Amino acid sequence: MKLKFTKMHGAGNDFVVIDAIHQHIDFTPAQWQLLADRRFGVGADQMLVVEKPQADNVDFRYRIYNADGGEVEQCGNGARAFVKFVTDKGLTDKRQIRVQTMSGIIEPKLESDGRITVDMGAPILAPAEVPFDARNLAGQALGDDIAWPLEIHGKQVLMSVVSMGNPHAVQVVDDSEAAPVLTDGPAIEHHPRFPKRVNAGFMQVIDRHQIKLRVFERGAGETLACGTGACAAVVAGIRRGLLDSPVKVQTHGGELSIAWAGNNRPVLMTGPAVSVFEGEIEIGAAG
Ligand SMILES: N[C@@H](CCC[C@H](N)C(=O)O)C(=O)O
Repeated sequence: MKLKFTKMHGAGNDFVVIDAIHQHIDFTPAQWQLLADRRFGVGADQMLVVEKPQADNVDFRYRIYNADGGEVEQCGNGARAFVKFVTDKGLTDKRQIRVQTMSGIIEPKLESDGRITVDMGAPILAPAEVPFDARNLAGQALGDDIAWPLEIHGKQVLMSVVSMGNPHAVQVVDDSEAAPVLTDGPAIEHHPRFPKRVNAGFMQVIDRHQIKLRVFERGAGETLACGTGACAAVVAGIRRGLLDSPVKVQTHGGELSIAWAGNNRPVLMTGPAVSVFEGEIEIGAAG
């Protein structure tokens, strides 16, 4: 079939965005992998699918596939691209929409300066829900559930485990540029403590309102920015007493602003969304 798509990015985290309201989509993991492939396909960290809602109180359903072809619960940078896409395509005239995802409803809002703020919902901190296997670690936790020691390549690393609908393990590093993102990232992603794998964040604190962040994403490798990773890092930093809201998050692809009032309050993420080009690709029975 011929698939129409828009290539987009949010702070350099790039996407193939697909209107599945006017096109029938039913791809295998191998076909998603082909779309994401930077040599044989279009190239993207994630594919974002816009569908009709499946409930009365929401405007759209938003589905997310990682470059490895796996469907995942949440994508923050993608949520901003999603809003720009449905607005540019005339699929809605609302400036604030309610979007159903695999992990619940999020509420993105188009700001007057063109940036987009997304209410990402409250973070989930209980390890059992991340999911994170914390058995036998309880006695060693730093404070209640703020950070856990994990062995990575023979080193003990303190990880804060935060879910933004999808799982994140965040560590504090002295210098994010020198951090072992490409070597430790895959070991953290596949650590047996994370039965659904995990996104690995490496956060350098600049001051109480500013961090640098690199994320080795589950199913995609290191990306230029990770929206849910930025939310998780700020939540972890505030809970560890290192940061105060709001926090500017510098990534290799641009800057995000994250605000969190604590406890069960939602995390608000603000940042850009850019359309790069429109395209059409023939998708055969890959794999
Ligand atoms: N890039 C994303 C997160 C995409 C999903 C993630 N790789 C996962 O597997 O959970 C973001 O901006 O949040």
